[in-house]
Amino acid sequence: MSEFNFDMTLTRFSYNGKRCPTCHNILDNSKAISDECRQELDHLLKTYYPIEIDTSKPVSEKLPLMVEWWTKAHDLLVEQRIKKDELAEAVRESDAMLREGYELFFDRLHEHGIPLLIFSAGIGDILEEVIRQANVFHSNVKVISNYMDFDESVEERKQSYLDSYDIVLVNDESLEVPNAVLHYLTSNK
Ligand SMILES: Nc1ccn([C@@H]2O[C@H](COP(=O)(O)O)[C@@H](O)[C@H]2O)c(=O)n1
Repeated sequence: MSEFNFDMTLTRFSYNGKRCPTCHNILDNSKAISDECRQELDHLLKTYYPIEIDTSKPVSEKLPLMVEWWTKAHDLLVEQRIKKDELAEAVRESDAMLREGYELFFDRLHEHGIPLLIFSAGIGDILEEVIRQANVFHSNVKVISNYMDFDESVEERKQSYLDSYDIVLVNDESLEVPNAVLHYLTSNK
């Protein structure tokens, strides 16, 4: 079994002198969030990242502050009502990159049936998308991370209902339609 972190461990730290994004940064830089939210997330990053990399502070001191960071950032992201299909686009348009030699690494672990456990304080949905778009999301890869819950709106589900049923009612709290059907059936008898 092999165990790895994701951001900056399996992904590149920089490319051609430019910093590569973490899973959070992919979303922070995407069209899926508003400029106001982007600014607030950036403010959080500038506040908490220096604490994360401060080697003079013990882990016990940093841990609650990191949890505070993720909680605040996740609360802001929830308010954005991000849609699932926006994530793939955010990853495609980002500068996220797995480290050089990743194909050999992922493929060989898969060939030998060695599980690859990826632990991340990032966003699992984004992380998986990075691996998927690199074509190395093999069956031996297991991700332990934070996942988003998507609120599928009526609008998004409407087509599948229309394909399955004769009548689809939207925003109708009454029994008008069932009563009309009942009336038709009973008065024709
Ligand atoms: N709002 C946040 C919270 C965390 N990060 C960074 O994500 C990294 C996750 O790293 P893993 O090794 O667990 O994948 C963490 O190191 C933070 O720097 C962020 O960018 N934004």
